Amino acid sequence: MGKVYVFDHPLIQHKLTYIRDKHTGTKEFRELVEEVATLMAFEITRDLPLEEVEIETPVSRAKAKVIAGKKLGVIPILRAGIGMVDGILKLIPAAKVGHVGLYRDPETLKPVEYYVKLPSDVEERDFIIVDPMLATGGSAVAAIEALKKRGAKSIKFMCLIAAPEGVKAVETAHPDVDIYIAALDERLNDHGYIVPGLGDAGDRLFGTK
Ligand SMILES: O=P(O)(O)OC[C@H]1O[C@H](OP(=O)(O)OP(=O)(O)O)[C@H](O)[C@@H]1O
Ligand SMILES: O=c1cc[nH]c(=O)[nH]1
Ligand SMILES: [Mg+2]
Repeated sequence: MGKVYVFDHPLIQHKLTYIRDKHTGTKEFRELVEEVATLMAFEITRDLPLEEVEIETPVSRAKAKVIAGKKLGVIPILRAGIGMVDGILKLIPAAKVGHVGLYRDPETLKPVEYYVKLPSDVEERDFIIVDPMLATGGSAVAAIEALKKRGAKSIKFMCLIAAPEGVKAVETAHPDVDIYIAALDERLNDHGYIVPGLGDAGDRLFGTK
């Protein structure tokens, strides 16, 4: 079974409160989503392997650590996942970015795939799929499937807010995928929205509605 990590650092919780608040406008919402993504990227990269190099400081020669050329890929689920990408690239600028386009049919709540473009060396890369919301889990499960179908071997899933139903769906369909979330909410409502959640992440990020 994959592990579930809740990144409840005070800064993340604080920023998430303003992200949730319906009075927060598009500009601030977008900035906060990016900031939380940066903070989560800091935590999610904790296990990156290091290697030793030799450098010269102004005082002496020294052995020091650098990240050992790991190949990373960040995959936003369109549209709302895009809001998290720049925040992650601030910390890992060498990561390649792929895209998985999915929308959730409002009637059936099932994901509909409309676009997939991944880096060419899929099998060698460690991927982080990002999307602010994990609701029924249909979109996350489909995005992970889309990557696996194209050869991806190492996948993490990172979101801001998850419902228990979504976590369970990913755990069941993809037990090899660890899940990283900023907050685990109570439940889904009758329309498949997370309660209390933040509303429609894509609409709030891009000002559509
Ligand atoms: O876990 P699920 O029940 O599948 O719901 C979560 C999905 O719904 C939202 O996307 P949406 O379909 O609204 O598309 P958008 O990002 O283009 O607005 C959200 O960003 C997730 O991708
Ligand atoms: O609460 C939800 C559920 C799905 N998609 C969203 O944007 N918000
Ligand atoms: Mg949406």
